[in-house]
Amino acid sequence: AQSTQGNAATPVAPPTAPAQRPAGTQEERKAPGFTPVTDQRLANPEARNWLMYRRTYDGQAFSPLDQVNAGNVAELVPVWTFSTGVIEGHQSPPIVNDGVMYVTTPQAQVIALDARTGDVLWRYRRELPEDLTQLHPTNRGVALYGDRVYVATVDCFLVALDAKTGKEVWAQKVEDYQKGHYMTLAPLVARGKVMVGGSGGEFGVRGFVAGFDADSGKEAWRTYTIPGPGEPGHDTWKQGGWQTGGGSIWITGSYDPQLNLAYWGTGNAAPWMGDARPGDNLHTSSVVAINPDDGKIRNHHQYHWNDSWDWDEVSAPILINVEHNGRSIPSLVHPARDGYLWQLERRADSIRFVSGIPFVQQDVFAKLDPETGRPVYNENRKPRLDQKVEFCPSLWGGKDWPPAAYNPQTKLLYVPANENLCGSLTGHRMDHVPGQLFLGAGLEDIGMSLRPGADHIGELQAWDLSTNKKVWSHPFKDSQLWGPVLTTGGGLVFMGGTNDRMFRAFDAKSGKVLWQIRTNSGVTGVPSSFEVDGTQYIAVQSGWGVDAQRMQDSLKNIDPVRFKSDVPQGGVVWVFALRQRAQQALR
Ligand SMILES: O=C(O)c1cc(C(=O)O)c2c(n1)C(=O)C(=O)c1cc(C(=O)O)[nH]c1-2
Ligand SMILES: [Ca+2]
Repeated sequence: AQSTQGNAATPVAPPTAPAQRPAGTQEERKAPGFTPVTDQRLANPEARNWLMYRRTYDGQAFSPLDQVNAGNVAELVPVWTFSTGVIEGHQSPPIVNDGVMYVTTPQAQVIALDARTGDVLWRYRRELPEDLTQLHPTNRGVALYGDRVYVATVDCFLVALDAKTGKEVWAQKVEDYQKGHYMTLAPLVARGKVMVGGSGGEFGVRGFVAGFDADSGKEAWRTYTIPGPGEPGHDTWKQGGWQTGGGSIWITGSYDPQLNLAYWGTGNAAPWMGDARPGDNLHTSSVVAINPDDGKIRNHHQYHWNDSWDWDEVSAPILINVEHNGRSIPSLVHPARDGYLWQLERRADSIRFVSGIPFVQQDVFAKLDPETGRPVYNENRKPRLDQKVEFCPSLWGGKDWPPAAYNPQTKLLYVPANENLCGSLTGHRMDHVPGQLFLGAGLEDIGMSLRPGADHIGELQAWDLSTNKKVWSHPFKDSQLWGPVLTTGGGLVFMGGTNDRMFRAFDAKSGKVLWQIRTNSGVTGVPSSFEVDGTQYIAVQSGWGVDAQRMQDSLKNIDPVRFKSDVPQGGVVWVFALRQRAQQALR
């Protein structure tokens, strides 16, 4: 039913309605109840659940479930699907709390489903302003806390919904969409604060993270990624520009409950050309450690200074204990858009550089300072005003937003990389007008090219972090890779992200493809895994769009025969289980 009321939850027939039960079912199955989400559960989730963006605060995206494993994954079949009726980028993970699944779609719709049957429990549709332009039409998912569901909207509101009914409890304005602010990330909740960050790097916003009281929705704090006058780092904006300097935040942070620090990756500097805003430009293209109680930045590390490539480093670092020469280092691991795999040590009082090595061809960094990790640039690879500059990787980087995953059993990090792509930019001086593009380049000034002889682009890579060695990789000959990664206790890695619409399972140890299925659209959704009534499920949204599609258009321009794939749009939730379990699951 199409809601005409706006911002309304549409109740749908109760999931136990007899008409929706498969014929011949003997007993009435109970609709899933709702289990309140506590700080303890978020810090220590049950194996059966997937309660947040990457399942756990450390961002590893590891599900311990092992019913589906390398030996039987060939028997994986769809149990149910659900068509969202929405086009563009379906990136949110199916988040599951004791049998209830929550997915979001572009336009910040939230759909609650019976995770076992696909019955719709409720659906929230947001009425969006008519003058809203959406540069990145997507939404990356909900956060759960107490008996509420939180979603960050593209018109820049934080909305709290009743988890049982989908009714709006409150909607808090976060920023003014007319000034170029929007939100695409899933919120992060810790200790009663719902934290969100704002997008808008292309419009020259000043990036921020803001914490809201989970109960009342009242804003508790707001921390700008770019320091104002008198704040540490302000002098890294030597000739000003900090008010319009970017550093937006659009991917969910990770969180260390022991240190009580949330780690957020920050976006590109604005406008794109660094010589238009001299200085290091803190804290763009950085990680900032924020205390969720007061919002204060406790420590930071900047991956690359004076960003000039549109290399957002928004992916939150993954919290992993990495063995180095017999010592276990509590690390922040970040396969970056700048094409380097960074390892940092997280401490209460600082972030220490450990290592940085390229995971794709990168011709920008001449070397790194061995103490600090600060890169020295090849100056002829740094975009500037009034000149065309070429560089590798492209402005979409060695890896854009699709998150990597870490498996504590194989001790490998799985990175969805793009290799063999380079970019070019020609910069122009530009005045900032709130709400208008502030790239410092026209769309005709943005180039992408393929390295000569490139035999592949997309590449799923498995890294041993102790040795900094690539253990295996799986190349995709004629496709880019925009696939978020899931890894499981069954020794598997799940990922889509290619223009052939496939969703695949890989052997986590060897990289061998063990299973694949062709879906309705391209899979840029974050996969998740959960268990209900003894059955393990793998779930993902297929719904291509946003920059995966833009890269497809660029590739088609380069070689219309090789990159002919036309990826149809339209979101569908897919839920899989082993064949022998799938039939009984629907009863
Ligand atoms: O600077 C920003 O604020 C910002 C926001 C977003 C977003 O919110 O999705 C993207 C980007 N930048 C970006 O640079 C980028 O490559 C990108 C790709 C996508 C996507 O959904 O495929 N979003 C974004
Ligand atoms: Ca950006």
